[in-house]
Amino acid sequence: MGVGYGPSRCLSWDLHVSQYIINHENRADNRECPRAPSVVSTLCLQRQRYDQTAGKAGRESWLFEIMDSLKTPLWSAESNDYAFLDSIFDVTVTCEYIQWITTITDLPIVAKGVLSGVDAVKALESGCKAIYVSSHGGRQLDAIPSSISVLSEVVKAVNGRAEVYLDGGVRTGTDVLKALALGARAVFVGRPPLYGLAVAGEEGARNVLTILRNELKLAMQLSGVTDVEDVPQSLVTYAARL
Ligand SMILES: Cc1cc2nc3c(=O)[nH]c(=O)nc-3n(C[C@H](O)[C@H](O)[C@H](O)COP(=O)(O)O)c2cc1C
Repeated sequence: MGVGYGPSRCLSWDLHVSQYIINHENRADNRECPRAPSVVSTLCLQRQRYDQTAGKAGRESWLFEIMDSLKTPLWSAESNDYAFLDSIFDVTVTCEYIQWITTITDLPIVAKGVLSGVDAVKALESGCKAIYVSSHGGRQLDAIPSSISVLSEVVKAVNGRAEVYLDGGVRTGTDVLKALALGARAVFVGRPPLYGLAVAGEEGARNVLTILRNELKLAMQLSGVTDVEDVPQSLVTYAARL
């Protein structure tokens, strides 16, 4: 789960749910993230039940069951593996899953983990309402591009049809400003507030966010930017590649 910065109004429970549901990058061998595979498995297990349940009430109860499943991962802490999960479902979430999910909920679906313009377009065509550029903090697969390096490509491919968000390696207010300049509607952070939490609990997490907000404000003042909704792309320049 990330914490959002920027003018987007989509930083809500909806996004939180969507983020965990549409998580095509999560793999069963990521031992640090047991919750997301449990959601995927719940999708499969609940799908059949949903099919037998008609109407909006059925859809809503299905989603709440998914939320509940976040608290009880189908992952064995004792054996530290996903053998059980592997045996009962396919963890690959495809564009077809996105299309299917759009038929059972009115909630906006956000595709998280998008790292190319091509995938962004596929996600939009599958019914996603926003694109979340992320490498999941670079914690899953090495040899992938950083999220900031592909942001422009994704924004260009999306071409104004949806909001684009970004996370991954955002550590300073200038990082936030750069992402907004390159077209992100909102910027998220993952580990920084967790580190603050580890050091000083809720106060520590709040402090990290306050530091980021103050740094963003200062960076805007020193750059002559008065509105987070109007950050010029020209703020970002690229060093010549040798
Ligand atoms: C402990 C931990 C668990 C995470 N679990 C998930 C997850 O289940 N699903 C997901 O999409 N991203 C997950 N992430 C990635 C974050 O949502 C986010 O994309 C990433 O942390 C942002 O990068 P940053 O930590 O550099 O700010 C996790 C990150 C951490 C640190």
